[in-house]
Amino acid sequence: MPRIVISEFMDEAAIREGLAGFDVLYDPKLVDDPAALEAAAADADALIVRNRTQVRGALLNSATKLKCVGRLGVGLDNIDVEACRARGIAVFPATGANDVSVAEYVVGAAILLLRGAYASTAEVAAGAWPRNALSNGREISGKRLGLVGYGSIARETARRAAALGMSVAAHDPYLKPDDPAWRPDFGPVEPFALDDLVATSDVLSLHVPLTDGTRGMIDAAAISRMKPGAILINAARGGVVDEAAVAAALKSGALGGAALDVFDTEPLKGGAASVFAGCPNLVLTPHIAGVTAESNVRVSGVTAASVAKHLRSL
Ligand SMILES: O=C(O)[C@H](O)COP(=O)(O)O
Repeated sequence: MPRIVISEFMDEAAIREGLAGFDVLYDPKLVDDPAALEAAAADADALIVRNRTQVRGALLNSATKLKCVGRLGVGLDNIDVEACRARGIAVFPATGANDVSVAEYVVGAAILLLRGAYASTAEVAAGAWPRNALSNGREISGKRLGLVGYGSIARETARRAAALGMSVAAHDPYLKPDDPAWRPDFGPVEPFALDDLVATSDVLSLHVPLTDGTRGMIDAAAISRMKPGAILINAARGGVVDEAAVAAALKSGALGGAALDVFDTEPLKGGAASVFAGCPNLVLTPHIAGVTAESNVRVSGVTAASVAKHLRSL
């Protein structure tokens, strides 16, 4: 009976129903115990991981029977895809299954950061009335959303932003100018060069994987070209954005707000965390934009189905 090792959290109904008939080891703590994970992987026909398990090096070497990797998400930067390809190990991302969660995170963050009024709880509860200070909040309607990368998550984000009255532009060098994705049913999404998108967006949201080409893409120079008071949202991958440059731009008032869900090092440690101390209008979240109760069910179901189908086909 093929053995499946699951090293991070997954919807348990998807395991029961989608992986019935397989020998499943489900231990979400394995990701934090490399020796136990390598030992478990030695017998594994399939591995199912989220983004913390590093499927490379020692782990891949110990997994001599491995036939496939199920990825409970879309980013593949924690998997040595080349090494898997060379060994004939199939890799299955859960493409599309968490699009809505990320899109809602981005639009929610944009509304919250443009308005700037939701951080007054402590003051109001204490009897203060900071109404004048908060009277310059901005509407999302009429603003320009710039999407860096225009894949399926960005398209769901564009649909929601357009429904709220935003105009939408995107930069995606991999998408041909005549691709129908530029003309969705809710109105056009304008293809822009990256520099133009950065310079003209009221809300700039990142939707690219972390690659050699995207690392450091939104650095201090790019941030300095953004519109005064613009909002930056990164729910893609840490490393695409220079975190210290974001913090400096928030403190100087050049940026009007930022939401960062992903970081170069997760969790933030020591110096990296202190960079953000005292930044106004900043939302930091623990790589959760794509993870909701609903998306966990979808992502787990899709992944279980891909892995089960592959193992049964052998
Ligand atoms: O790549 C993704 O889809 C996100 O990082 C979320 O994935 P995860 O929850 O599986 O890490």
